[in-house]
Amino acid sequence: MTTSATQTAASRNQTDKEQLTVMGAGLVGSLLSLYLARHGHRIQVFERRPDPRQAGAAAGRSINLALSDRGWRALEGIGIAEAVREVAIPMYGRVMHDAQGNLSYQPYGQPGQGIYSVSRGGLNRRLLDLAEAEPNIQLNFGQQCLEVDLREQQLHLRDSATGEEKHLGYQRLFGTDGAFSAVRSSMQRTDRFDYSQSYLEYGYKELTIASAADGTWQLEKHALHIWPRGRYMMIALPNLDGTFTCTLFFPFEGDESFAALRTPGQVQAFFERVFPDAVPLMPELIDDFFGNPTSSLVTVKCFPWVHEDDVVLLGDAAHAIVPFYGQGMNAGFEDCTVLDELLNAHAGDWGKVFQEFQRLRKPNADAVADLAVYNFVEMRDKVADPRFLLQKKIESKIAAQYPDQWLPLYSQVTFSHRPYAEAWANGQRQDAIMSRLMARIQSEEDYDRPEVQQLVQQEMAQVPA
Ligand SMILES: NC(=O)C1=CN([C@@H]2O[C@H](COP(=O)(O)OP(=O)(O)OC[C@H]3O[C@@H](n4cnc5c(N)ncnc54)[C@H](OP(=O)(O)O)[C@@H]3O)[C@@H](O)[C@H]2O)C=CC1
Ligand SMILES: Nc1ccccc1C(=O)C[C@H](N)C(=O)O
Repeated sequence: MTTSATQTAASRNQTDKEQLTVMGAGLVGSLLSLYLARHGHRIQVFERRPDPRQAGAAAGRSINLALSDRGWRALEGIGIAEAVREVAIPMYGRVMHDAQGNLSYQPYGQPGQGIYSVSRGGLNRRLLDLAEAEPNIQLNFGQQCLEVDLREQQLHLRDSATGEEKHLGYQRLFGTDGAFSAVRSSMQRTDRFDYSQSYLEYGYKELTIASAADGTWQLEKHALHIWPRGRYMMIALPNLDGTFTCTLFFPFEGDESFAALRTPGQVQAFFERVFPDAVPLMPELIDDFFGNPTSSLVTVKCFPWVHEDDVVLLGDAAHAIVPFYGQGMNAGFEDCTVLDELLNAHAGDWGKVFQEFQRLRKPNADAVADLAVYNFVEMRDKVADPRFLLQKKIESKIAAQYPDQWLPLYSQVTFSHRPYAEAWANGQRQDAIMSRLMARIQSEEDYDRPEVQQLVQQEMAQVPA
């Protein structure tokens, strides 16, 4: 580095308050801009879509979000948790629907603990309202980033309405432009940038369960509904208006697949056969099925997330995961919490903040990517197995008996702030213990048998507090 370049970098680092650029005003970008503004910076936000508060959301591509503790903490940090809670519906467990319409139930955690169904669009609009009210934040909609010139620190932008293109300098750039990030694409062309993307052989389609005539819910409101069918599944999350947003996760190809369901008759017959209790609640089934897009499911991993001390990736741009744990947004929001803590600890030293950020977050992003795939198998298949439900009951007995040593994996991920990588490693150790115990257990009562209790004690003697 030349002397003048060194001086520029040093003086930049000493400049506490600067103009920052956030690319992408999705959930993470809009929350992040609020956090950055709290540190006294001026923020320019660019977003390729028109303002969603005026344009209305794209239909048919919005799996309801499930807010859990990590997401709540990030919202508490900017003082809007209570307002969001008013429009969120707690779901205290899973209700499984078998092919005969019989129901079973599995609680998520302790009584009163739940995950919260919220509309993605509604939450995004609320965050944008807050951002707009901050004098330090300037929102620019309809501005697509085509490319980032990392060397010259310039953005190449296109106005989505007029097609006009322009170049704009930046000092510090935060890439929150989602799974197909343009900021990341530019970083991909730098030396030693690792990148992988992998698609599941499954797609998803949004469908709807109607409300009752009086606007109430036709299924249990405070639950996440699952129709587990082995290789595939449908889920439903409650909305405030009495409807449920359903998502069918289904193979693209094969005998039972999107490719095989080509006519309204085929769709109707298939749903009546495999989801018989849901069909009468889905008067729009055929219109939804053929009107809504089939979307794909991608995992993106990359590293580094940082370019020198002037660009950093967060949220899906850094770590896009499949949706099955309901943790994508929670993980992206936790990125904001962690960055905020680092800005408090190392104000002004952007190089340190960015390096620490990727060092702390990358292992956790990799872990939550694995957890998300793991939960797909659990939801579509295992929850239909009575042995699995028995195992969950036994596990909650262990957790009650050894509260300092045992927290079920689901609770570590959902109801704690334990780093995802630690939760995942712990969960795998606990899984191995559960398999050994379950080999001796046939019913809930077996847990209290002296020989089983002895085994539990032996196992727990090896588990650290
Ligand atoms: N429930 C759901 O269906 C979805 C949920 N999510 C949740 O949100 C979480 C995190 O989201 P987040 O990281 O904010 O990502 P998002 O995809 O929500 O937001 C990124 C934003 O940046 C925009 N953008 C993309 N490319 C460009 C570009 N070249 N120039 C300017 N703007 C651009 C996107 O527009 P565009 O959308 O047009 O690409 C989008 O508005 C996910 O992990 C997931 O949990 C995210 C997507 C869907
Ligand atoms: N929001 C989602 C979207 C798609 C698929 C799953 C979810 C979940 O939240 C799953 C929940 N955590 C569960 O384990 O039952």
